[in-house]
Amino acid sequence: MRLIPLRDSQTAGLWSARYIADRIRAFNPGPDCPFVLGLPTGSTPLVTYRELIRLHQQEGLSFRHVITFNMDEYVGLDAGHAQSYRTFMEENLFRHIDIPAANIHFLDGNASDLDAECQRYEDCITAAGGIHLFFGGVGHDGHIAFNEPGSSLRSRTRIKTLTLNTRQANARFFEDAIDQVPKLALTVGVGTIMDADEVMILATGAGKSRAVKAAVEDPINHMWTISALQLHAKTVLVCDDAATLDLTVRTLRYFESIEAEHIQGF
Ligand SMILES: N[C@@H]1[C@@H](O)[C@H](O)[C@@H](COP(=O)(O)O)O[C@@H]1O
Repeated sequence: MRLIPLRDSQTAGLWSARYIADRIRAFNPGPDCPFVLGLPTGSTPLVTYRELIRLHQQEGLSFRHVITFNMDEYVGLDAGHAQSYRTFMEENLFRHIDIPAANIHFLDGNASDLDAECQRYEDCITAAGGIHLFFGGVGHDGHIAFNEPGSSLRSRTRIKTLTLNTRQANARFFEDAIDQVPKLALTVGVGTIMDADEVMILATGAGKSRAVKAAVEDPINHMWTISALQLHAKTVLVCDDAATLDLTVRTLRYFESIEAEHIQGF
């Protein structure tokens, strides 16, 4: 695992956007070899998305040959609902870049057969050749996508019941009305994320520091699904200062020393 300790959330967001841009450019995607990118929603990736839009508009970064898979979606919200993850992505990224609509993939939380919908999504990822880079955030309790505590670390795309903790955290998007937050979601599994060639998690703010500790210092444990990434061959965990608060000084210094050369530009 590579831990990138950066000073604030803005810097961490810019770093993650440039990492994605570098990966896309280095891959040199074309019609027959698209770059496949997994994407999250939430507050954390907003700086990243703004910077990706800027890189597209001002520095020629193209998404014409990028295929995206969003990691999760609520069950039961209309696709056009203000808080559906599809709407979020349209507003915060897709409508501002040159990605073709056909390249964008979401789970359909209104499908009549939700199990079949989850299998369709897995099949679609396989047909795309797998995910090159899965970008994600993390919940306060260490969940990645909607893989809540206790999720199988081998799980695939499926229906999940959201914890009260997660629904409370997300109530802010529903005018603080927790009864408006769906109780179910469709989510890629931990195993689906682990199959990606590379995973980048962005964690900002003190509220994420316990999850960062679970990811970096604690043993792998299904109660902190982010910890599964210790078994991934290529994980990058991008943190601001506050998100590293629960790491020991020794751990933080260790990763800082490794990255000292790389982060000088920030
Ligand atoms: N399913 C999403 C996750 O993908 C996201 O990582 C998490 C943290 O969101 P935020 O970035 O708003 O803290 O929230 C939700 O639970």
